[in-house]
Amino acid sequence: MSINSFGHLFRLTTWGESHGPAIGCVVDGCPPGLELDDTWVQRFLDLRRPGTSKNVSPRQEPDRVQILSGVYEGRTTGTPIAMTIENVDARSADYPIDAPYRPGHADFAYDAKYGLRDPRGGGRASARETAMRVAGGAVARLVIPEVEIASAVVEIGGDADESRWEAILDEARAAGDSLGAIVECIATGVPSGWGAPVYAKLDAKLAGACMGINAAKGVEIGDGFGAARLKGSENADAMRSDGRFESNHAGGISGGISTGQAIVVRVAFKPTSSIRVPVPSIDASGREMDAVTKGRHDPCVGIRGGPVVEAMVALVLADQKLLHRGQCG
Ligand SMILES: Cc1cc2nc3c(=O)[nH]c(=O)nc-3n(C[C@H](O)[C@H](O)[C@H](O)COP(=O)(O)O)c2cc1C
Ligand SMILES: C=C(O[C@@H]1CC(C(=O)O)=C[C@@H](OP(=O)(O)O)[C@H]1O)C(=O)O
Repeated sequence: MSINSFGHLFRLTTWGESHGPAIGCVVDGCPPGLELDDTWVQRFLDLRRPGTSKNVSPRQEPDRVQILSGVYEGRTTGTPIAMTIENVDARSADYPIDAPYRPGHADFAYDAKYGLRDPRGGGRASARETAMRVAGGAVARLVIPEVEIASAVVEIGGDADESRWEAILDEARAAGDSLGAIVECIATGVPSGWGAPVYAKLDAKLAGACMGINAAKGVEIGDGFGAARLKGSENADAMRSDGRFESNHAGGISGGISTGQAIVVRVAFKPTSSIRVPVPSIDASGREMDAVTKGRHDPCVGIRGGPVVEAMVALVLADQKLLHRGQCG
C-alpha cells in the first residue's frame, strides 16, 4: 500500500472534502472487459449513505454516483476509472472556525500537522470520504467474482443482544451521546494462496486497510485477541485428508497467506466523537472551553461501518488476487 493510494496493482485514490462541491475517486489497475455500470456501484453506495434512519446521520445525501472514465459500452477498458458524487447537503455553518476542537475527531491533529483548519467541518477527515471507498470496493468485487463478502453489526454499546439495540440507541441519542459498535465481515470463496509470507501478508493488509477506516480502533482476524487466551491445542485448526479444517481460529489466513477457509475480520468502531454532551477542550488559541458539537452526526458510526469494511476487504482481496496471479500464474 503506498502513501497515496490503497493497493499495489489494484489501486484506489479518493479526493474531495465533506463540505466541498463533490467527492470522487480513481481506480487504477482494473482489468479490462468487466461489466460495470452506475447501477452496480449505486447498489453498494445505497447501503452506506446517510439520512436513511434515525440511527444514522440525518444529512440528506442521495450519493448518486457518476462514472466518468474507464468504462466503454458497459465494460471496463483497463484505463483509470474515475467516479464522482456531488455533495448536496453540506452545512458548513455548523462548524465555526473558532469552535473548540472536537476531542476524538481529527480537528486538533489536522491543525497540528497542517497548520490550518478547514472551516467546512471534518473536511477530508469526515467519513463522507468512505463513500468513495465503497464505490471503489464495488469495482474491486468485479475482479473477485469467486468471493462472497458479507458483514453484520455484532455488538452495539458493548451489547451483543440485538433485541436491546434499539432501546440503547434511543437512550444515547436522547442524551446527545453516542455508542461504539463491532462489525464482523466474512469473505468466503477466497482460494488458498493469496497473500505473501513477509511483505504483503494478507492479514496485515486487511488489518491496515480496516484500521484506516474512520473511527476504527481495533481489528481482529479470526479469534484475534481471543487467541491469546487459548492453549495451542485449543487454537490449532485440525486438518483432515479431504482438505477440511475442523475449526477456523486463524480466520482463514496463516503465514500471511489465505488457507481457503472463510476470512473473518472484526472491526471495533469507537463511539462518535461529535456529541452534544459537553467535553472539555481548547480552541485554536489554547483557550479552555467545552466542545458541544452541532451538525448532523451518526449516533453510532459502526451502523454504517459494515459497507465500508466490506469495501476495504474487497479492495485488498482484488489487489492480492492480481499480485498472486502476477507471481504464481
Ligand atoms: C460511516 C462512518 C460515519 C461516521 N460518522 C461520523 C459522524 O457523524 N460524526 C463524527 O464525529 N464522526 C463520524 N465518524 C468518525 C469520524 O470520521 C472519525 O472519528 C474522525 O475522522 C477521526 O478519525 P479517527 O476516529 O479514526 O481517529 C464516522 C465514521 C464512519 C466510518
Ligand atoms: C456525510 C456523511 O457522514 C458524515 C460523517 C461525519 C464525520 O465526521 O465522519 C460527520 C457528519 O457530516 P459532516 O461531514 O457534515 O460533518 C456525517 O454526516 C456521509 O457519510 O456521507
